[in-house]
Amino acid sequence: MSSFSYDPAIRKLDELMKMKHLLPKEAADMLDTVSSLVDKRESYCKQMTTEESPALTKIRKAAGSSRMTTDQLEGQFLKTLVSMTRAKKILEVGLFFGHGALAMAEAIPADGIVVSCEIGAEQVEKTQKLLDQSPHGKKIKIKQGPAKDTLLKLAEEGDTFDFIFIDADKQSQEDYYKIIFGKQLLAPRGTLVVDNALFYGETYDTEGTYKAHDVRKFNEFVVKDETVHRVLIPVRDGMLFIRRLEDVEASS
Ligand SMILES: C[S@@+](CC[C@H](N)C(=O)[O-])C[C@H]1O[C@@H](n2cnc3c(N)ncnc32)[C@H](O)[C@@H]1O
Repeated sequence: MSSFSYDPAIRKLDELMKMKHLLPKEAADMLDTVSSLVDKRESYCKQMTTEESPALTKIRKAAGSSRMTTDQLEGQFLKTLVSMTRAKKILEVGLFFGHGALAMAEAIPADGIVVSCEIGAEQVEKTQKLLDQSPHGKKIKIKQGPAKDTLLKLAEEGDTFDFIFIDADKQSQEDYYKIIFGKQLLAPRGTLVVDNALFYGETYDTEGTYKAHDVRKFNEFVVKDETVHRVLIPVRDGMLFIRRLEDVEASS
């Protein structure tokens, strides 16, 4: 297998590949085929997906091998979603090196805005320099500090957003959700997307780590909310889409 996978089944396949010598030849050959099909599917999806801008590639390189940054496929998917929904005002919780923020900024009009929350002051400094290198960087306004404070302040000011992307500290997701829906931070007909909803497969596979426990708890909390429609898509580490029920279910 060429790169790390968020899918635990593929990681198990990787482990099985290391035990290939223990298998009869026919089974070992079949295992090779399965493993290469997995790789081929991944690289085919990448090939068939529009290449990202040089500024996005630069950002991904700055993030190095960190699994925190969104990748080419998820970045282009966010870009498609933003353009499909014609979102003009976007809120991101968790900026990091700005890959997701810039991908979304590339899809909004010149008078659109991406407000992105980031707790790390040093991170903000590094990211701002990278964003300044893109003509779309000026659409991104970074709010440094704990995202919960920023969200409360934005809500207090009566701000609303067409598209919200949560991608930060997992233990606070329920708080973010309550502010977003309780204080109407999400505009009418808006869409909320929560990243890492599968959390390396640990939401459904094992007891997992502390963080997976938080994600599982959050997902279960959303499931209990009968006012929303939701769909969990297995792109990268899982993207959970949440919209108000009345914006999805048509009347008969
Ligand atoms: C997974 S990364 C975000 C990746 C980014 N959305 C992208 O597309 O590449 C999570 C980021 O959230 C930040 N973060 C964590 N807890 C936070 C909090 N309470 N408030 C604001 N930012 C936070 C981290 O410092 C980190 O940079």
